[in-house]
Amino acid sequence: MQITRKVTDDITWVGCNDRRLALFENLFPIPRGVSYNSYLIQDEKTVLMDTVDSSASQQFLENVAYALKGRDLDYLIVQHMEPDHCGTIVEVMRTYPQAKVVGSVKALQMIGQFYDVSGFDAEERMMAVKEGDTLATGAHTLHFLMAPMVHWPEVMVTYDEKDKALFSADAFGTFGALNGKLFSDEVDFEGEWLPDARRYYANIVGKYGVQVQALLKKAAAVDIQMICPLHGPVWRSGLSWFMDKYDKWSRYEPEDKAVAIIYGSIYGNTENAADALASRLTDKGVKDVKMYDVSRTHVSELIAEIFRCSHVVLACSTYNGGIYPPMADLLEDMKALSVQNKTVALMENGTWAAASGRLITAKLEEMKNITLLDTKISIRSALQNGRETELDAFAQQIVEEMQDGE
Ligand SMILES: Cc1cc2nc3c(=O)[nH]c(=O)nc-3n(C[C@H](O)[C@H](O)[C@H](O)COP(=O)(O)O)c2cc1C
Repeated sequence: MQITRKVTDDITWVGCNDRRLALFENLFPIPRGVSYNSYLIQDEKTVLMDTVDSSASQQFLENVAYALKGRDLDYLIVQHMEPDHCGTIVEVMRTYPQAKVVGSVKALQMIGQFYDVSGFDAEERMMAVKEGDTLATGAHTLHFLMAPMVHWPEVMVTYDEKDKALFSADAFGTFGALNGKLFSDEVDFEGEWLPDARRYYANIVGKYGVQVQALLKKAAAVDIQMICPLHGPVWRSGLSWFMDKYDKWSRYEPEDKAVAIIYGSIYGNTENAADALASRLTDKGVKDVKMYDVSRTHVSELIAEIFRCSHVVLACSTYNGGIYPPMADLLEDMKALSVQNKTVALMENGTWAAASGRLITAKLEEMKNITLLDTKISIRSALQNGRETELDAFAQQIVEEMQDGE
């Protein structure tokens, strides 16, 4: 059965939902699934914007055929060559032998890297475009804007002048299957989708803040009334709210005055100290305090929380003279994803020679604009009663630092 939805009179969503994939990029858990969006523009010419993962090819080809209503396909625009979007290119080329494949030079080159397209006449079937090129399809004129490293080097986005729609590739995408609801205004986006949108951004695109900022600048120069990303809901209202989130995330600015306490604890004593700190912070009026066990929370969730929160407390046991391994993994990921502009406070634990505080400090020093608070809580096995005043001062320093920034 075909599953399509109208986006505008001329644009139809012909994408697919995947609720079976456990790990996106074989890395990120997606309990809410994911959508592979593709759009068909029906004008004097017909244009397909990207394809879908090969696992969804059957559903996708059915959707496209249904939406075309017997017409031929003139163009397939390839904005991004990651296999979750390009996985059905060859099938589309075979099914629609008239269709020309349009993409950046790099994208067209990657088609040949991923797939055997030696049987196709490249001259006939491929059309390279560059920054500022346009494609007139009748009433619609499509403008191609290069967006390298958002989030691969070949990426471009496409602006449709008539419907004022930005086909934004992976930008403005999110994890989560579309359960019949295509538009962000048909769901409780802030309540139900924002955490996954943030997790998608921080982990997938987070490293490329500078490139996202460059794309936002290009986007600001055109009148965008609609955003059609390759994953998740389409935006036809409230665009500025979501663009503002993107602006914040890509400038590595925290969204909320909040404290994320992330603890690595083998036997529970470091956890106990983190818990005691959370109570004190709450006592002192900090509303948004969250605790996360680094061993039990997927690193992609922790990265998303670190992007969101202004303040982070890392509480960690020493392990074989080093940082407790899952905390060490988190720190590697923070660096890889360019985490910056955070205020961090440390609690360390060791039974004979606590080293985690010093080692975490060294890791944080490799990152940009991390403010490390002066006081550190150092624990010998367990935080004993009698250290309340010290813990209180530690909490107070975090509170005052939060107020300073206001
Ligand atoms: C395998 C292992 C290695 C450890 N290595 C160290 C170490 O190198 N230095 C140290 O002071 N404590 C070491 N510890 C002790 C932990 O830091 C200890 O679990 C901690 O002090 C108690 O806090 P926790 O209950 O949060 O784990 C080690 C513990 C384990 C299980």
